[in-house]
Amino acid sequence: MISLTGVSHSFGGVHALDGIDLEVGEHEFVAVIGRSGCGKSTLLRLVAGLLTAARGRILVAGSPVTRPRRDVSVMFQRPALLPWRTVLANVLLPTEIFGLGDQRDRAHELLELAGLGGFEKRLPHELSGGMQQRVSLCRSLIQSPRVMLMDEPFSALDAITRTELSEELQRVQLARPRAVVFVTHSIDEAVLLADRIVVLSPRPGRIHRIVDVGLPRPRALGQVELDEVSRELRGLLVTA
Ligand SMILES: Nc1ncnc2c1ncn2[C@@H]1O[C@H](COP(=O)(O)OP(=O)(O)OP(=O)(O)O)[C@@H](O)[C@H]1O
Repeated sequence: MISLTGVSHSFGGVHALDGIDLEVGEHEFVAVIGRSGCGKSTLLRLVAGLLTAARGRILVAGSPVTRPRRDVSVMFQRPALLPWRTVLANVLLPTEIFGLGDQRDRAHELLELAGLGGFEKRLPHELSGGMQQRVSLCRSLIQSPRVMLMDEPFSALDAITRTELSEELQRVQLARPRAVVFVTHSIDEAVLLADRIVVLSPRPGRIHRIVDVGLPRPRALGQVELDEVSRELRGLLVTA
């Protein structure tokens, strides 16, 4: 579903990414980890069409990425909700941008599933950070993306909410698998969620190793088998 071939990118003199080759399957959840500044967000922004690669080729569903597209959703560390719009109107935003017709029923359904039933008319500032990020997840899902790009989506949340949202994302992915690229600093979160984990080396980011998690789902944080993979990844980050 996503294909990167020889992708490199620089910002002025800063060489951020170098020679990235990566394929992500239609239903595959790929996490990307690596030290701060190794180019994880850059990689995501290139696939999202928010940046244009200096070198290499990026395809989504067989066509080159030139701009943000309807079948690709992006979620950032901050929920980036429009403060003057209600919860419902925020969720509906992509349907207006991409002209997807009336999706109110679907928006209500998604909010209900996310535990936000009854909050449709609230404004973002009336919600906790975790609730806002749930709204952001609903906003991603309403465009029925084939590809979900997530840049540290839970890192600004407290530990308990973060765990809840990771588990919620696992459920979403189990119910309807998509191609996901998920950038995180949390090794445990990566092991909980991902089919494969890409370990990037420090700048310029190159693929140091790709680890196949290969554990059955659903998975739970704290499971012994997950800890073993986490340990392996910690070792890889040191040698990257
Ligand atoms: N818009 C920009 N202009 C100039 N340099 C940039 C820009 N965006 C990123 N960089 C540089 O490119 C490199 C990679 O940045 P990027 O944000 O992709 O790293 P990251 O791995 O996501 O970091 P972190 O884990 O800290 O979020 C960094 O050295 C950064 O300073």
